[in-house]
Amino acid sequence: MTTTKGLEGIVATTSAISSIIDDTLTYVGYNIDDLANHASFEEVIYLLWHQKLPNKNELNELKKELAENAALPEEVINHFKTYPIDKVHPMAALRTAVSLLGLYDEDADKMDEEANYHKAVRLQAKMPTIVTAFSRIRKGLSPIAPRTDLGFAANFLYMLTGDEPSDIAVEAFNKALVLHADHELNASTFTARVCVATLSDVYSGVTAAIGALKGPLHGGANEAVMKMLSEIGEVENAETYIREKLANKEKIMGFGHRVYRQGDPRAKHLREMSEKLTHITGQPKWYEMSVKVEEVVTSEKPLPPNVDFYSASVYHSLGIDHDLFTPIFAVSRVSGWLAHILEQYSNNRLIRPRAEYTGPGKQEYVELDKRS
Ligand SMILES: CC(=O)SCCNC(=O)CCNC(=O)[C@H](O)C(C)(C)COP(=O)(O)OP(=O)(O)OC[C@H]1O[C@@H](n2cnc3c(N)ncnc32)[C@H](O)[C@@H]1OP(=O)(O)O
Ligand SMILES: O=C([O-])CC(=O)C(=O)O
Repeated sequence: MTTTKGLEGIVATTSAISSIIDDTLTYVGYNIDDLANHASFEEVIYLLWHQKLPNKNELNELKKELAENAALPEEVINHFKTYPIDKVHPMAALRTAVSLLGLYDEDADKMDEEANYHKAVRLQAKMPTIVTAFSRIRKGLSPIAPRTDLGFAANFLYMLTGDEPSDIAVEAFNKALVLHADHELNASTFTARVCVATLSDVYSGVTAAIGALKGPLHGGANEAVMKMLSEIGEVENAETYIREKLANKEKIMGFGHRVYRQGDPRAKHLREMSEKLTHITGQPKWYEMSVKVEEVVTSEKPLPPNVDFYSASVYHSLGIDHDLFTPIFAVSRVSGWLAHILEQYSNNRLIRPRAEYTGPGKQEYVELDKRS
């Protein structure tokens, strides 16, 4: 048996959803640059779920379904109120809420294609409502009901604050959602596929995926980037801070990638947005500090920034609490998880690799009272 630590380079499935070839990312063949510059997040959801871009009617139908399904059962809202709220990370609350939602979906265990598609719509629609409701409840505020006249990106920002967001805020947030929607067989998507390949249900698959996204080597890196930038504090501190970390062999969050070698094609869009937004808010230091960190890291190691690096200063500039950054990643990535879950069901086989055993050889069992 040969083992490949971390399954690096192992091709574990076929998929028609997204591809990374020669550092180029496509969703169903559409280059991520074109989608980031032109598409709404709702178009991308449709693309990932149907493997084609929607026409106007199809898009309107999806938007209507998402709007109609956005409200949460009262039980989920009430559940939040029972948490030790100041100690609960919003990613843990999201993971629990998605699992809880499964209890209130009569079709949770129905496995036909139509039922699974409708569950996908319901979950996608409710993710922003969960994240924004939790964020408000922990501040002692009432959740804000979604508006049917706002798009997905605008609605998220509206439900968070109660104010209608500016055009630039909606543009930035929509772009971030488009860029985070899917990414081939990343750790959380693989987790979702492994889970549902046992023919477990959609809610279990998404709950498992949220757990995998939460870690700082994956989606959790965006919050960790903001923590690092806050610790650095001022642009002039960046160089010493980063050199010290590298000298101590510590990882710099938001850099490096398992698949990309020359760089993550999503990062440049977020870098541009970060520059624009930090100037609008009058806080260019977050962008300038990020650029300085990138300069120092890349002068030392061949480690370009990944999607998590500039998204931190983008979300910070939108006034979003830092511990909501990873839940926002999940609000977008659930579209990809759901696409992969539906694809896995459509051509399923249990996913069960092997482990190379490295423990002790044959041992004789010793009775409990004879053991030293
Ligand atoms: C949406 C996403 O999930 S994007 C990734 C988000 N995660 C992060 O930004 C966390 C920081 N980055 C990392 O930890 C890694 O680059 C990962 C997890 C993304 C990829 O990891 P792997 O492919 O397993 O690479 P691995 O961790 O083995 O690193 C290879 C080498 O590069 C170094 N390295 C990799 N990333 C970094 C980093 N961010 N900072 C410093 N050194 C790094 C490692 O220390 C290791 O060095 P060594 O060979 O001298 O021991
Ligand atoms: O693909 C990966 O390993 C991580 C990543 O960038 C993502 O999930 O967006």
